[in-house]
Amino acid sequence: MASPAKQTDKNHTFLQALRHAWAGVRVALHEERNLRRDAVAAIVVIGAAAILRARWNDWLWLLAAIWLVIFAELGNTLMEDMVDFVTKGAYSPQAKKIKDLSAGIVLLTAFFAVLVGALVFIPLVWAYFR
Ligand SMILES: Nc1ncnc2c1ncn2[C@@H]1O[C@H](COP(=O)(O)OP(=O)(O)OP(=O)(O)O)[C@@H](O)[C@H]1O
Repeated sequence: MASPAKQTDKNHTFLQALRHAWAGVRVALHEERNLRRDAVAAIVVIGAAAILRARWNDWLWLLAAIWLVIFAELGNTLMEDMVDFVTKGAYSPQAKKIKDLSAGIVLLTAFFAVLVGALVFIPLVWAYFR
């Protein structure tokens, strides 16, 4: 078996797979400013929802939106890294198309999250200050 730092074969235990998956999340958090910004926004949204006593249904929509944004951001990072790995930084129209499409997914997901946030928080804020 290869040493852990240079492993190229399959994971042999669930724990090993988990360690590598968690390393992927950590490296994305370390390198991607957008992902850190999304994580902070998620904490603020969760705090606001708790203060405003969001209902069960609201929590489901908010958590789904948060998860989708983080998922899209991680996918975008994956696409960018794959494209950079293949092109080695050289210009390519296909590379541009892939990166722009990937960024488009993040954009649409962010629109969805904003819409969910507005639909959940406007009535909650209204009820809180009434
Ligand atoms: N190899 C390439 N060939 C052609 N166009 C490219 C290439 N690399 C990047 N681009 C163009 O530059 C844009 C930004 O590139 P990239 O996504 O790597 O930057 P970024 O600022 O790190 O993005 P993000 O803010 O999503 O992390 C892409 O959407 C694409 O239009």
